[in-house]
Amino acid sequence: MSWPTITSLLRRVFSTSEFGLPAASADQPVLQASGLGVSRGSRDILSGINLRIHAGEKVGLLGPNGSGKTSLLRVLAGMVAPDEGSVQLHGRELSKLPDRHRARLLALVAQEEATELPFTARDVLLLGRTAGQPDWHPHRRCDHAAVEDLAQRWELTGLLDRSLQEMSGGERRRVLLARAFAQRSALLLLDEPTNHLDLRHQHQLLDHLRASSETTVMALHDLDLAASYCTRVLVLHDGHIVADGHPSTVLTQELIRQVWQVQALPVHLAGQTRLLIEGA
Ligand SMILES: Nc1ncnc2c1ncn2[C@@H]1O[C@H](COP(=O)(O)OP(=O)(O)OP(=O)(O)O)[C@@H](O)[C@H]1O
Repeated sequence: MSWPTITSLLRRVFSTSEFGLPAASADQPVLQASGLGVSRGSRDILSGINLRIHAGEKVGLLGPNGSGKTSLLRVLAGMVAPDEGSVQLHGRELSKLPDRHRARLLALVAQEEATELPFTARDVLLLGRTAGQPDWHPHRRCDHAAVEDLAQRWELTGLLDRSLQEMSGGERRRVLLARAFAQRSALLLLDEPTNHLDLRHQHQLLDHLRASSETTVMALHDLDLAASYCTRVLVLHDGHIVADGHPSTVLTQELIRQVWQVQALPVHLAGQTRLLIEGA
């Protein structure tokens, strides 16, 4: 496969930016899903999903293994067409947006990304900067400068010229997350972004997201992190949304026992409800 073909494919996969972002009215959701359903064989893996995500929300997508978090993120990103229902991005039908346009509006960081290609961190961040641009779009001086800034912010400077194949899981994850920020997308869809990250990098990432203006939907397994950093949580169970709201009202002992079959102890700390998980 030629280099232009590979970069073209990667730009579509690593979809996004501020270019062409429609002016949203105050009450128009950034992202809206209506009646979403996804089936595989005879199984419904998502069913009756309705949601409206507004600008700036930090939404935690929670649920046990197999509850449908990745499937929902993939549908919301336009990577998979739903069998039922539709998704609207800034009021426009997602399925009708050209790939390149979609790539300017949202960034998806998948749970596992293929890293067989010998890309360096610098290549990946530069691809993020030019996502949604024509394939012949040259990298400008400002793109290179932005990559250096991102590398500094995400502590990747020493890794910039190393191949992703030669990195640890956490280092690679940080490069892929930094790529999403390189895209300057107004909507971030992150599948288990804290996966592989050590504690400091987990909090650094979530602190940054909390302070940023980007609308964020992220699948998380750690309920306490969700309670600390999300403005809203959606709980999926067997492909259905079973709860939606502020973490302090949604993440009750009763709901956690029903959905995850573990005991949780809510602790009130500095005006926040935190969760100690006591075990099954
Ligand atoms: N391509 C597929 N074919 C058949 N079943 C699938 C396919 N993809 C996902 N599933 C099933 O759909 C259900 C939801 O999977 P999904 O990956 O969305 O769950 P998840 O909540 O992200 O899980 P995890 O927390 O383990 O990452 C699971 O039961 C899974 O086995």
